Amino acid sequence: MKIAIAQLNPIIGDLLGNAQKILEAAQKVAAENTRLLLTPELSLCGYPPRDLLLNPSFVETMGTTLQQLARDLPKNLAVLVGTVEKHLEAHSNGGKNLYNSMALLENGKIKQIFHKRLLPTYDVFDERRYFEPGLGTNYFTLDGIDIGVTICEDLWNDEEFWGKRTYAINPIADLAIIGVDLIINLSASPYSLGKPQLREKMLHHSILRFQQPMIYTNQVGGNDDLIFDGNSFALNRNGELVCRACGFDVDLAFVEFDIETGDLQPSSIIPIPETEDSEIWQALVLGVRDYAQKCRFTSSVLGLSGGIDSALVAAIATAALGKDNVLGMLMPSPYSSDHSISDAIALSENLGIKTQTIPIGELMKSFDNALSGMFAGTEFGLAEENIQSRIRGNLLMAVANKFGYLLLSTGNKSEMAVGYCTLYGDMNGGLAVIADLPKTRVYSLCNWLNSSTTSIPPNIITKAPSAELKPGQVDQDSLPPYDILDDILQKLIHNHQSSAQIVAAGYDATVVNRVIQLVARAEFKRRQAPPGLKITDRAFGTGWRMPIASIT
Ligand SMILES: Nc1ncnc2c1ncn2[C@@H]1O[C@H](COP(=O)(O)OP(=O)(O)OC[C@H]2O[C@@H]([n+]3cccc(C(=O)O)c3)[C@H](O)[C@@H]2O)[C@@H](O)[C@H]1O
Ligand SMILES: Nc1ncnc2c1ncn2[C@@H]1O[C@H](COP(=O)(O)OP(=O)(O)OP(=O)(O)O)[C@@H](O)[C@H]1O
Ligand SMILES: NC(=O)CC[C@H](N)C(=O)O
Repeated sequence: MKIAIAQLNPIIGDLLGNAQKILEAAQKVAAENTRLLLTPELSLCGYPPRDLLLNPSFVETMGTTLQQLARDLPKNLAVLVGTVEKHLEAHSNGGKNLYNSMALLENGKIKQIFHKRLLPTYDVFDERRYFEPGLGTNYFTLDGIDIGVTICEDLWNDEEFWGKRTYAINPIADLAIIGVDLIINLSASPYSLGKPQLREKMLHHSILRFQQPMIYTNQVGGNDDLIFDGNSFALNRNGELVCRACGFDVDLAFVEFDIETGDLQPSSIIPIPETEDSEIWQALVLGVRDYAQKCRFTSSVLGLSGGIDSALVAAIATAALGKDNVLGMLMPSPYSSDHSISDAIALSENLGIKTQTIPIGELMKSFDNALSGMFAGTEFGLAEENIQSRIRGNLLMAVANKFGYLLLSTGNKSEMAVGYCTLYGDMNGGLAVIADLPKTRVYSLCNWLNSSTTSIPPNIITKAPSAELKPGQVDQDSLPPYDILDDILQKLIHNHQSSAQIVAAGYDATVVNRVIQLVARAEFKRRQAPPGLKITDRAFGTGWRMPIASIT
């Protein structure tokens, strides 16, 4: 039996457009004698639909779109479509009256509906807000083959693999008891570094344990802060990889289930990126491209300081949108170094992007004059420094407004963590491209990029990072060296370690406690920051829910 994986990139809420994508995939695979087509979790509305689900007419329209899709699909092709089904007993549990579902469509009809059983509520997931968990074991029989159906999180409770049990049930174990021939999983699993490899490892373990071949179908594409990497795959009964679709792009892959051997046949395997940096690069390029396209932008603008953060963002934007769709603004102040301009120009030449220069000295004087009465007798300080950043932020937003550009924000995760950024200044923007990259990762990504291209001028990588908001300023005047800062932040943010644990790892207690305090006190800034592309398992985004007013 030929089975196809449609690794689709839906637009959230675009029911007709997404149905069309499913239909086109179905028409293609039907022409190749495919019997079953798999699409990702919630493929009809896109994942995550969030509070669109609270709108009853949205859910109703999804139902009618599904019925129409069933009628439009080619005959003799069974198709699994991710959709939402309304609970028959209305409001049984605090108003969560929906099921996250998979509909089996065949010969013009909705033949069966399966409900997701395990509903994630951690990190960026909030499925109990909308859904009831399904209660039954999900499977269907197609041409005599029993096929178990699992939806994303349903696979993520192998207590032997994780060393702990998150939910009381394990849907794979239930399917193994029934003894199905094949298990399929329809997912919308967001990317974080190393997750493609983790999924394969996890399922390999489950297959060795439960002895069933599996096909894993993932969504692809950027949706706000989340990037879905695709990387759908299939493992045979021995847990061996027999198929892998591509990463970070739409794909249509085929696997053959051999009825004689009861196993999946080897098919094409697309390699995953060789280095962490190349994986992150692909994720960020996709994240920028899809954010822009799905928000109807073709062009972008950003401030080019001659520093490494804006250089990396410019390179990512160029790869995502094309060199003609990236405008770099140079806005030197009297404190700007000569190399800030020459490095920014060299970068723009390497990337082939346009630049515009607006010196900000006169604007700074106007601000100083306007404030001179109120500020008389005070020292030059942060307020004046930040005015430069805010003037630039204002100019960038004016250009974005005038020409319909998306302003890309350039702050990295280390800065966002400790608040080393100016609210309504360099934090301005619609999308924070590298907000989940610690500064040390910014360097490694630039070095990786330069290993195969001429993108970032070497001086941008080797000079000391500086905000250039006052004469001779460098980041390390106010912050610990980035390798130390990033390691402390990793322990604090990702590993949830206490001050005592981080100090025990060999760091100075004063530095550790200062970093902890800076992180807590910068929460108000992060709450007002643009959405940032998530590439780690703990990003300052929808999965980060910290109080602002707290005792630290
Ligand atoms: N809990 C809270 N809730 C709401 N608002 C709160 C607040 N705490 C302070 N505030 C307000 O926020 C203000 C402080 O924030 P803000 O105005 O942003 O300024 P602030 O954090 O004081 O200064 C910005 C820092 O970022 C550095 N910087 C700026 C620009 C670029 C870079 C770089 O290298 O990338 C670095 C700069 O050198 C300085 O150290 C306070 O004056 C107060 O008005
Ligand atoms: N002279 C400038 N011209 C244009 N944009 C600037 C200038 N200075 C700062 N910016 C903008 O403000 C952002 C923050 O810059 P800043 O130099 O203060 O810190 P940074 O974190 O070291 O960033 P970068 O490495 O890009 O310099 C920059 O990434 C850039 O977008
Ligand atoms: N949509 C989901 O259920 C996703 C949850 C799952 N653990 C994942 O990240 O892949």
